[in-house]
Amino acid sequence: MTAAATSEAVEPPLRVEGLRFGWGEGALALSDCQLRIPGPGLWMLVGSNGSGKSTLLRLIAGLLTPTAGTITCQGRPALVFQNPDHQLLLPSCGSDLQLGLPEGLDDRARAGRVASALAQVGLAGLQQRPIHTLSGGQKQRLAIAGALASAATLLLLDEPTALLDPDSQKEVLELIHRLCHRSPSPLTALWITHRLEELECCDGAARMEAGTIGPWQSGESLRRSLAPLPAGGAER
Ligand SMILES: Nc1ncnc2c1ncn2[C@@H]1O[C@H](COP(=O)(O)OP(=O)(O)OP(=O)(O)O)[C@@H](O)[C@H]1O
Repeated sequence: MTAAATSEAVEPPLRVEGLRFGWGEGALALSDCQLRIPGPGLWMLVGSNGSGKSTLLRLIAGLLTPTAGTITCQGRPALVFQNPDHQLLLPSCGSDLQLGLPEGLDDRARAGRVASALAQVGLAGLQQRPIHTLSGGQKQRLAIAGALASAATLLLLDEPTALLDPDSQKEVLELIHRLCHRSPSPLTALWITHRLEELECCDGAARMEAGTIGPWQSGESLRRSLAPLPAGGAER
């Protein structure tokens, strides 16, 4: 078998084919939506308000059921919301992470997994810390730790930095980038953003409009195509 044939045989982390979904009576949010993430890394989606990005992530996460089409994930997906207060449910960091652990682990393995997830996001030792005492950026990193503790390999991030200050935004972006390029077992992340500067950190970016996703391109070229022209630029 040739190298090309071998790489084609490897299943991609995510394959979405012919996906269709509508909210109630209105127009379809997604109609024949296709997406293939070719390998681990940080992949970004941009698009206008209402173009279907959040609906797509909820379908991939299994929170919604498509009316047609297929979603094939290698490994477990986990959603990270724009506002971590919408997904952190228990009073302390450790108890919240315990909620999402895989079944069948003994107490020691559970504690080890929680400690490791906290350490990976820069919150080592904060098991007992009340969640309400964390900063917004720390809460978002705790939500990411929840995904890690649950053994997710596909992170679905819905504008995870939209509510963060510039320093916390950078920390979260660098954290996800690191997790997606670690060796061994790099993760795959599908990251929705309206912050065009974030496109420079991704491995590929695509534009979603009216429920349909365009081809992958470099983050830089998509950013250039979306950035407004400088004043007088049209005449130059
Ligand atoms: N819970 C809901 N009930 C009814 N319609 C919804 C619901 N959530 C989304 N929609 C509709 O589905 C369509 C796609 O919305 P969606 O939130 O997926 O877009 P989006 O690209 O994520 O937008 P944004 O960038 O503003 O977050 C829109 O027409 C929206 O009004």
